[in-house]
Amino acid sequence: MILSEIIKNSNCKVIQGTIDKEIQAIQHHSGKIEKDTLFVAISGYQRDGHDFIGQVITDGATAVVVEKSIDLNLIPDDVSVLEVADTKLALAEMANLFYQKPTEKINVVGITGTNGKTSITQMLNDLYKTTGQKNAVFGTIANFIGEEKIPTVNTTPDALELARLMSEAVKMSCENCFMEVSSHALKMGRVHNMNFNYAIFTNLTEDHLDFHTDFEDYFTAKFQLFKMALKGCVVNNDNEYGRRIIEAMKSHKRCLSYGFSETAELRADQIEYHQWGSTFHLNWHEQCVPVKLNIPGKIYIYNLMACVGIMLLEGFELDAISKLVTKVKPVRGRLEQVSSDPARTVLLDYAHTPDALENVLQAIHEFSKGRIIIVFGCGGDRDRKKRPMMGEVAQRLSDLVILTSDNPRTEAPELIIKDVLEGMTLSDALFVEADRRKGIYKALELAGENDVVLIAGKGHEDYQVIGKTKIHFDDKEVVQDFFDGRK
Ligand SMILES: CC(=O)N[C@H]1[C@@H](OP(=O)(O)OP(=O)(O)OC[C@H]2O[C@@H](n3ccc(=O)[nH]c3=O)[C@H](O)[C@@H]2O)O[C@H](CO)[C@@H](O)[C@@H]1O[C@H](C)C(=O)N[C@@H](C)C(=O)N[C@H](CCC(=O)O)C(=O)O
Ligand SMILES: Nc1ncnc2c1ncn2[C@@H]1O[C@H](COP(=O)(O)OP(=O)(O)OP(=O)(O)O)[C@@H](O)[C@H]1O
Ligand SMILES: N[C@H](CCC[C@H](N)C(=O)O)C(=O)O
Ligand SMILES: [Mg+2]
Repeated sequence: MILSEIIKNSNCKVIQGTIDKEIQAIQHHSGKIEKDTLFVAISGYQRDGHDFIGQVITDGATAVVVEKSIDLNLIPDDVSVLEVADTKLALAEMANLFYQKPTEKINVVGITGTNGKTSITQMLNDLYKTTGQKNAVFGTIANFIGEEKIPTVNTTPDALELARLMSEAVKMSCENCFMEVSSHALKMGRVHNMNFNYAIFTNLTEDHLDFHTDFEDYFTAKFQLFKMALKGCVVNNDNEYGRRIIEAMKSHKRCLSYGFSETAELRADQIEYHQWGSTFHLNWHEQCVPVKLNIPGKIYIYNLMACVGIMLLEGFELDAISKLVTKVKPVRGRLEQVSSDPARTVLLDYAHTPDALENVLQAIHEFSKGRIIIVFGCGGDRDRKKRPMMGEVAQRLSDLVILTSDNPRTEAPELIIKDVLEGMTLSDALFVEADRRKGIYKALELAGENDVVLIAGKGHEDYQVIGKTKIHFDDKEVVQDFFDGRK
């Protein structure tokens, strides 16, 4: 594509060279330069793309976009140099044009909130697949284009990767894209310039206050998505921040509220909880339908209502939707049953916030007949405030606690554990075992008949990050090793 076409929506100052030249690729990483690449220099948290300009030109970049002034004496004359106010936003604008505005050709549903995003994307995929539609799903576990699984680092990819993935999804005839939109992504411009048809809000509770200055900053980031949604929003009415979104949006666009309270437009009642899932009624205006969901816990009724809300806005009949719900499958690493021993239930769950832990433990209380034994830890280099809160919740809602490590990252595991202990009281029912494998073994050894062991925090993750190293570690395999008698 011609450079002038790529930059036409960005307010660029041409510092040097021509904009009438052919560009083959856009990149922001110096390690991925090909012939005739447009390199966008980004000032990051660790590195500065501007420091790599010399190298990318040697490797084949023929145009660079900067947000800082650079020494033009070091740049060959035939390399075009463009200046913008913010290269992160310019990257999103340029990638959108380079990949031919892919989000205008696919129905994009963005999901935001502290907990429930991954679950909702997967549930929406199950529901829409049943209607015969092909989907892309972008999120924490991986990015999926139909059945193709593409590994990912971030929950929401950067703007360049997103535009590329979206254009691939369009090429592969996906009709919908269900994507998680993290508050980091919203704040860092990763979804700038995208077309969202719908936005879903799940909840806003303690997390990421290492990145956001306070709750208002966290909320403001999330709120951006609702301003962007073109066709409508589906919002949790039982959460105070959800009610703020509903209030702010209702005079601007269709805003469907869901929840258990009487004021929600889509409402669940007559609930019966079981270990395999739950049954309930969904009420919408004058209609009421019975529903059977194969995932246990009240939180999944919330997640399902969010999905149903989207389908209602899209014109599906409530009765028809309720029949599709039997096709919704449990989500990998979310209340996933992994025990091969019929006497003991062992569950994996990705709960890594106080609210998730509270909800998941409450869900287990709804069906458990014995004791609840929890194994959990907190991630390093992340929000420290949530640690004692998670400790308090774990102790309050379970009978035995094994406090262990999650992903310590660059922090000392013992110090993370110390933070968690601030919210707990010492007791015979509390064990500390920093080695996660040993912690899981300890819980399984202690579990008797009818007991439920919950291994929380890592869900689908098949690694542990210790220092800067990622080692293979899979809670599910550790449980299997225990039952197979491996040390
Ligand atoms: C804090 C944060 O969000 N960091 C993200 C950011 O990295 P960064 O700013 O550190 O990047 P950097 O390494 O300084 O590089 C700056 C620039 O120099 C370039 N560079 C860098 C090195 C080099 O050799 N050559 C080069 O050209 C890079 O391509 C980049 O353009 O940009 C990267 C590329 O897009 C992201 O992968 C990275 O996410 C890191 C891995 C991360 O852990 N992010 C977390 C906090 C996050 O975003 N989490 C949310 C989910 C949270 C949740 O829902 O629970 C998410 O959406 O993933
Ligand atoms: N609607 C919900 N409300 C509260 N907690 C939930 C809800 N849905 C799921 N959870 C809990 O949160 C955990 C994470 O769920 P999920 O992965 O769907 O959330 P997420 O928003 O994608 O998280 P992340 O921000 O890490 O990507 C689950 O394992 C479960 O314990
Ligand atoms: N997206 C979340 C995942 C946390 C998962 C948990 N296992 C941890 O490492 O804290 C984060 O990066 O904060
Ligand atoms: Mg997720």
